[in-house]
Parts: sequence; C-alpha cells; structure tokens
Amino acid sequence: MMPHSGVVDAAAKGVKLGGGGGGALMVRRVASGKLLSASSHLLFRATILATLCLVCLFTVHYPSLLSHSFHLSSAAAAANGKHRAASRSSHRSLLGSSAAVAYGGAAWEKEVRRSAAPRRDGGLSVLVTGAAGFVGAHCSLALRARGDGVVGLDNFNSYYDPSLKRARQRLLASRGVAVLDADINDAALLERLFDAARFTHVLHLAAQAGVRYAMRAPQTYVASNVAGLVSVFEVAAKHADPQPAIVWASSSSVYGLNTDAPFSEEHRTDRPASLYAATKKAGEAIAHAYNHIYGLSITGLRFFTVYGPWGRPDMAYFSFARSIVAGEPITLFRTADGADARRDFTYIDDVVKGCLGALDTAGESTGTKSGKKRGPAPLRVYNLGNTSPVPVTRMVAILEKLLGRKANKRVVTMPSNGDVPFTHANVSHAARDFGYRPATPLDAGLRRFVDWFVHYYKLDTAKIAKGKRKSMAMSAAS
Ligand SMILES: O=C(O)[C@H]1O[C@H](OP(=O)(O)OP(=O)(O)OC[C@H]2O[C@@H](n3ccc(=O)[nH]c3=O)[C@H](O)[C@@H]2O)[C@H](O)[C@@H](O)[C@H]1O
Repeated sequence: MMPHSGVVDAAAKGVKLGGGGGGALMVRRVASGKLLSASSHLLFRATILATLCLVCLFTVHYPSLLSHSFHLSSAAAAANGKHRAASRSSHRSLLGSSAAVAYGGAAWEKEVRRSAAPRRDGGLSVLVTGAAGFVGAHCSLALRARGDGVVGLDNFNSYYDPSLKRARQRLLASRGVAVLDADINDAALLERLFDAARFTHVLHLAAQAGVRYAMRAPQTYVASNVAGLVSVFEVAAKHADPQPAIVWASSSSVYGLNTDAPFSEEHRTDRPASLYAATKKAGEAIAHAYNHIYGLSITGLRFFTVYGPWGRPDMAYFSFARSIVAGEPITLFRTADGADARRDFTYIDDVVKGCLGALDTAGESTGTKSGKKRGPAPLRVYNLGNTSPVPVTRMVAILEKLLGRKANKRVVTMPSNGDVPFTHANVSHAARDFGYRPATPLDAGLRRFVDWFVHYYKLDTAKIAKGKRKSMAMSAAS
C-alpha cells in the first residue's frame, strides 16, 4: 500500500512545514491529518472494491475478449452470400454467445488445420501475415489456386479503410482461405497457430506501410515493422516444430539516399530517408541475427511501389484516381531542381510471381526449437521491381485517359518528409534464382486497376467524363 502511505507522509510533512502558527492550530492540524488519513484509507478500499466489481462484471459479459477468442470468417457463409449473418454472429461472439470460437479451442484448431492443409502432393502450408492487405490477399489467392494450404492473419487496423480489408477477407473466405483477426505481436496466438498446424513457410507481409505517414505516427512503425517482425521470428525459431522458412516484405525504400542506379542488392542501404525505410532496414539486420543464431531460412523481398486491383488507397495512384473522379485537386511533388519524381511502379501479378518464386526456392531452416542448429541456413534478399521507372506525371496522364477526365494538378517542391526522387530496380538476382521477370507495363497495369476501381466503387465512367462529381464517400460493391 505504498501510494497510500505516501499520501499520509505528504500530509504530515505539510503540517510540519506549515507549523509556525501556535499549539492549538498544530493540534487541529494533526487531528485533521488523522481524519484525512482515515478517510483516504476508506476511499482507497472503496476504490479497490469497485474495481473488483467492474472486473467481475466485464468477465461475465465479455469473456471472449478476455480469453482472446475471436470469430473465424466462415468460408461457407461467405461463399453462399451470408456475410451479413456471419458479421452478426461475429458481433454476438463478442457478447459471449456459443458462436464464439475461442482460439486454441477444438473448432478453431479444426478450421486452422482445414485452411492450412495443401490440396496437392508436395504443396506448401503457408501462414500469411497481413493476408487482408493488398499483396497478402493476392498472394494468398495465388497460393490457394495452385493447391497450397493457406492460413491468413490480419489485425484489420484503420490505417486505411478497413472495409476494403474486410472485402478482401470475404473474397479469400469464398476460396477457402481463413483470415483470422489477430495481431502479429500476440505471441500466444502465434504459438497456438503453430501448435495447430505444421506450416512449412511463413509469408510475412503484415507491416505499417507508407513512407510519409511515418512522420505522423512513428511508433506504429516500430510496433509493426520491428517488434512485430521479432515476434514472428521468435515463434518460428523457438516454438515451431519443424521451423518454417520465412519470406518477408522489405522495401525499395532501404536504398534511401543511394544514387547509383539501377538499385542493386549490392548497393549501400545504410542511408534511409524515412523512418519507414529505417524500420525495414532494421528488419533486414534482425533477419541476419535470427538466421545466424537460430538457423532460420529467411528471404527479404524489396518491393518497388506495388500497384493494381484491390490496392492500397493511401498510395498515390489510388488516391489520385479518387481525386480525379471527385474533381478534387492532386498535389504532385517535383525535386528541388524541377525534375518529376519517378517510380519503378510494379504490377501486383508480377510481385505475386516473385513472392511465390521466393517461397518455392527458400530452402529449409536448419535449427530446432531446442536451440540446436544443423548448419547455416539460407539468408537472401531480392529486389522485386519493374526495371523501368516512370515519371509520376506520366502515371497521372494514364489515369486521366483511363478515367476520361483531367486531373486538377498542383505542383509543389517535394517536402522533406522521407520521399525519394526516384527508384529503379535491378532484378537480375531474382531472375537468376527463381525466374522473376516483370511483364506488365504501367499503362496495362493501370488499365486493370481502373477496371477494378470503377467496378468496386460502382462508378459511372460516362458521368465522370462529363465532369459530374462523384462523392468521396464512394460506396463499395461487396
Ligand atoms: O517501394 C516501396 O518500398 C514503397 O512504395 C510505396 O511508396 P512510394 O513509392 O512513395 O509510393 P506512393 O506513396 O504511392 O508515391 C508514389 C509517387 O507519387 C509521389 N506523390 C505521392 C503523393 C502525393 O501526394 N504526390 C506525389 O507526387 C511520390 O513522390 C512518389 O514519387 C509504398 O507506399 C510504400 O509503403 C513502400 O512499399
């Protein structure tokens, strides 16, 4: 009860310090000090009692929250269009109904095992983190389509519209892939997952993305990209039996202030221009340590501005498309010497091929959960880019043509917020080791993006071309 005695001590000190006003006053002060002490005792006990009552009440009404239970989106429900009913039961599960699937429970384990099981001989069993994200959803679908087992994880955070992530989750559920609502920092959950299924691989894509947002929310980058990565490596190294091979998302941004082009894996990556880049670079160093100590097979993929259908609304091509449709201005960054920023925009299907190629060639981990290592395990890093940088102004011109409407452009000097003037990938290592060959020019890829965008947000292209504004609260087709 130290805090309580502290209060009494402070009161006593106050009496002594203020004690120059005569004996009677002194007695009154001491008496009122005792009264104060007794009543704070009483108040303290009452607070403890009230807190205990509240905890009991909460435990009775929300057992699922306290026991880490959560709802598994049911493939069957989504497949036959009963998603709303599934959402309702998900809500009920939080209120303690029997519909709750507590993790670690028999129903949960059965669902994890079903989703994790390969459908072809020699198929992989892959845990995909960030599976309701852009790249995660596409990779999960591709793995599933070729007969691999896939279990997804996603925390459905609100960095961008979570309803888009939920729509991806429904799409995955309709193909038999369960995406669990869970965070990579939840070590207990990860352990339960590895107890339930023998994953051969982890495709770790959960991360806090976005270069410029790191100025506003630095701690989220540390939590996801550093602590979250360690959490995944820890469970893979010390709990999984056997250890899986890990393929994870690094970033082209690690090249930072590097000016040698095209960017090669041999180039310097010790001058990040943003905290985002710094956390990805830290991830590569952390990967080295886990590979060295525990014999984990680890492959880092440096993605170059990935775009396409089901993309990320925070990225420039997506947010520009929205602004063009809404008749709102877009801001284009130019370098201090007046040059257009350029990006090696890489189409999602090409990146998916790269991810699957990296998984297929990963090589085994050589450690055991008891800490023994048979020998060195593979530690690899690859660029996955398009090899042909395009000015951002050209990307906007393509969008204008596809959407049939001119953008309202505002050109400003690139603020110093972590942005880099250009990116350009050399992909010869990925080509050599798993046949990676990007095949989608920007105009073809953006056409497929715009087709999806128009359909998903139920847009009328004829109206857009006539300049009729479409409200920004674009409703998504589910
Ligand atoms: O390869 C990566 O590793 C990263 O790629 C992506 O970062 P970037 O290449 O910066 O993409 P993105 O924001 O779409 O800006 C594209 C261009 O538009 C310019 N840009 C941007 C915003 C704006 O308002 N105006 C503008 O001109 C801007 O100057 C830039 O030239 C991912 O977001 C990131 O998570 C990470 O994966």
